[in-house]
Amino acid sequence: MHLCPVRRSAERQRRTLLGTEVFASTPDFADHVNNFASAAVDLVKVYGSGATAVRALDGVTVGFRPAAFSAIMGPSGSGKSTLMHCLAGLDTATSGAALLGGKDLTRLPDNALTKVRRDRIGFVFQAFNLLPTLTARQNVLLPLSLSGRHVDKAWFAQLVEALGLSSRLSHRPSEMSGGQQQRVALARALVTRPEVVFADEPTGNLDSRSSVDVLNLLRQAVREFGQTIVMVTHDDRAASYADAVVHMADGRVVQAVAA
Ligand SMILES: Nc1ncnc2c1ncn2[C@@H]1O[C@H](COP(=O)(O)OP(=O)(O)OP(=O)(O)O)[C@@H](O)[C@H]1O
Repeated sequence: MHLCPVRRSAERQRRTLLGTEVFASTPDFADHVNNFASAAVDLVKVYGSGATAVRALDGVTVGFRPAAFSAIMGPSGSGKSTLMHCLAGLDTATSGAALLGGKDLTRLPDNALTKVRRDRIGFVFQAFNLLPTLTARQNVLLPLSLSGRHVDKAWFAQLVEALGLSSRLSHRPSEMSGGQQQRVALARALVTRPEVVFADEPTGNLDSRSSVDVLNLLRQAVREFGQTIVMVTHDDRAASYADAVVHMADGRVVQAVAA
């Protein structure tokens, strides 16, 4: 069946928005990488060597729009975490480019990469990764303390209010529920106003009610603060909160869909 012209043009626009023209031609996409907050160009990651080598990323080219909530989905072992780790400068690629704001992280020396991770990227993990001896306030402010940056008190107050943490700031992680801990982790990720927040299965350890809570807060951060969020998830329901979903299989992007 042929698409009518109107449908076809809408489809083309949707593809352009998502950068899915990348499937047609990597060189074309390379001209547009600066339009994306985070992007991979022909990214390859091979673990090990010889007969036991695993090609975790097999030439991934994809872009994540700024001020949008994107999800990466796919079966276990499809390369979701490897892609995210390379895009976030947590892992090195075998070849290709991992771009943040158009700049290739794969070419940066270690000390510059550490600074990029600290100053330009926010992280949210499945296991929250809060420091148990610090209060919620200290955990949220930790990225600023580590980099010696001053605290924007108005922004901190806005974040705490938006994330419903006002009455929890003096609590330690062991005194908070999983949902509350993940909200502290989200505030910690947002406090530096990073270019991209990478969230790795952020609802994986939460009950369904806390999951909905956290997903709504991620959406709110995109809508109200213009935050760019890239989330890895197994969960269809979590992905349904995203503006765009990238599906992976066997180390490749097999589909990108707008919500
Ligand atoms: N450090 C490593 N050493 C060797 N192989 C690895 C390593 N990390 C990942 N792999 C392999 O790379 C492939 C992709 O793994 P990755 O963790 O990126 O997949 P995933 O889609 O995130 O899976 P899951 O949903 O189970 O977390 C898998 O075959 C995995 O076994």
